[in-house]
Amino acid sequence: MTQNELKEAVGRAAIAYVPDDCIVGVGTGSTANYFIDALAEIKGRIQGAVSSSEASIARLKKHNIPVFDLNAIDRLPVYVDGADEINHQLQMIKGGGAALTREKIVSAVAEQFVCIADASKYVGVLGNFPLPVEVIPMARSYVARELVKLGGHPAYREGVVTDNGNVILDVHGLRIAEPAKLEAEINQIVGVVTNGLFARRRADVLLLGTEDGVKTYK
Ligand SMILES: O=C(CO)[C@H](O)[C@H](O)COP(=O)(O)O
Repeated sequence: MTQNELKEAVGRAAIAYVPDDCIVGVGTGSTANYFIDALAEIKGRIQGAVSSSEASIARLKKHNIPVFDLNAIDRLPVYVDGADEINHQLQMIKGGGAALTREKIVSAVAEQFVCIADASKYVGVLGNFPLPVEVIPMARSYVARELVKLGGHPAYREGVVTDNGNVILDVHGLRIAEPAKLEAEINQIVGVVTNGLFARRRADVLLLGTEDGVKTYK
């Protein structure tokens, strides 16, 4: 199977986690896009969605799925999103699509985080994928110097502005033995909005697309 077929399979499998008559949290990226397309097929049994990016909002609207403001809802039973890497404790690196801050906000509200990923994303130790950090633009150089002190090699993601008007530094060279500790440390740097480690708010369920079918990890 191709990587896209594996992504489509997990996007479809996540529909089983969507309760009737609910508002669904929807993430960002190519795997989340497959989920949105599958959600369109059952849109009659949900109220609508909240999303972590303008790109996903546009896709939801194209399918005529009602999109809600996160501040206008009082409950979010489930959030479905992809990941750039996920370890065996279901901690993740996210933000390859630059949507990490809104992803963290929406997933914080959600009662259950269902991660959908193809098998290439499942790793023993996080850090092969460069860790995205969203930064207030005027703090970019300062934050980069602080990230070097933590042992990383930050690279400015040229030309990318987040939905929040900020920039992204991708931190290479980190082998992340203690994800929750590093998540907190990076978030303490002045000028950092947030980083792409989802260690405290990890996934509750992983649907992993493999050659042997969709595997579920909890
Ligand atoms: O965190 C993300 C976007 O900010 C995505 O979930 C992550 O980049 C995975 O993307 P894809 O499903 O396209 O492989």
